[in-house]
Amino acid sequence: MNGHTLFDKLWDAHVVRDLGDGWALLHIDRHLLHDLSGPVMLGELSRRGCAVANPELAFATPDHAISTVPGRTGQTYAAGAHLWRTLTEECAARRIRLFDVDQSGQGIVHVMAPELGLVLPGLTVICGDSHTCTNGGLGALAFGVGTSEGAHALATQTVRQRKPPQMRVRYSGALAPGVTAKDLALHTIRQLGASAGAGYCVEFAGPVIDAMDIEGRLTLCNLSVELGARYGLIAPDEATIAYLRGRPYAPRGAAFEAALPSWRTLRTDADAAFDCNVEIDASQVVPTITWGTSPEQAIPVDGRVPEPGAVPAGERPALEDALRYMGLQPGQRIAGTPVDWVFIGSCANSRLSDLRAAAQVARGRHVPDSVTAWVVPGSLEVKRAAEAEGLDRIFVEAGFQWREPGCSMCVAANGEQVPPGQRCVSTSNRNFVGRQGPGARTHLASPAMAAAAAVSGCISDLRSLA
Ligand SMILES: CC(C)[C@H](C(=O)O)[C@@H](O)C(=O)O
Ligand code: SF4
Repeated sequence: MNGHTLFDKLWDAHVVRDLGDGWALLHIDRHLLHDLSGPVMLGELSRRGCAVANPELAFATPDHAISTVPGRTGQTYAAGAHLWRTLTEECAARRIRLFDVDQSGQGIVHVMAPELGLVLPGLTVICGDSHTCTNGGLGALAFGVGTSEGAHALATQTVRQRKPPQMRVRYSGALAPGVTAKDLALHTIRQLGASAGAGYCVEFAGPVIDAMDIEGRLTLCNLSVELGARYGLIAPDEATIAYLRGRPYAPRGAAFEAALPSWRTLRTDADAAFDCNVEIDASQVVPTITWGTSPEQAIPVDGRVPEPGAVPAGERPALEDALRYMGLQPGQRIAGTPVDWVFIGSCANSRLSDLRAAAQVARGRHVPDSVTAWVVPGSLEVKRAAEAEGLDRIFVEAGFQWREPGCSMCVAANGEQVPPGQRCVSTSNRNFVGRQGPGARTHLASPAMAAAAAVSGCISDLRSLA
């Protein structure tokens, strides 16, 4: 076996210097900055008296610490205003392109970057954010970096990395109706465990991936980090090429055509070996929702919350803690559990296809008074496109709030929180203790499942929605 994996090809093409013992200095093609880690990196650069080596390869947008209330400005969330101000001032001073609040292109960094064509197959992409792996859905080597690594990259256009072992997750079969990339991701994390991918680069492959649209691939790669992996990858194909054609920052005309032969070589060779191989029959996957405080604590929506007695003794305390935090009884059916909040948004699921899926469920139905339901588009482009096809009206008529783009209630870094003890079905990617606010109870699910919960007032199987 001497074939190369997709990851090998991406890695080899970016090695500036082999540092020995598996370490390499890699060239970085794109550096994305957001309002939490960006100001820290830029501040460190100032303290060290360094310039940004290639400002034209860095792109910034505020997303985490800005309000998403309609009519907001960069300062509406007062406690985040200094981050927004620092990001805007530093970007202006250093000639970094900023997609500011209310400007075309603004959005959650992992939504706006693929959408603008800032991310392309074969590029290395970094951001001071663990969900940078999202961009692997386009065949880019994309990974989150710490703020010191990020500052180093701004100054030198390189990062030092140790080549990780590689895992391939191959999905056979086909997804059943109502089952999405999000369900597939939660199912995978449930089956393999939330640290199964730790230390690995994971390539997702197989007929299910070939048939999956690009937004679904971005969702799946987004959740690679919830499997523990820093890198998620999907080989670019004709769907990737079609998605990128005409994007504002993708090459144009003849330059685009000239890129295609090299993009088409970006696939794992038939005789390449992985350190770990996983096969999953995707036909068995059903709509899936988390019940606990880790993405691996997921169950089919028609299933029951686990009983501590059914797990090995060593796992019992964690399970009991999760049940207590979540306010659930062992063995109870998850469907029918009343919810207080629904959040449709985040870099996992706030793209146009996500909003369409949610709107299809919301259309003609109504959110009961007991539920507060928000739709937070992932970017201004998503918002405009959704409005152009009337999705906003469907949501508003059904009783959802239609908001401005940002991370919002995914991490509550902008003060938008689920109140303590309240239960939220969320299309985001993390259900950790306190993630959506102190004491908030999060159930991760697909956009259609979140919409189903909103209109029925409880966790519901969207396949049996009345
Ligand atoms: C704030 C940021 C550094 C963080 C991340 O790295 O992922 C956030 O985006 C998150 O989702 O928890
Ligand atoms: S939407 Fe959530 S997961 Fe994504 S970058 Fe923002 S806070 Fe992180």
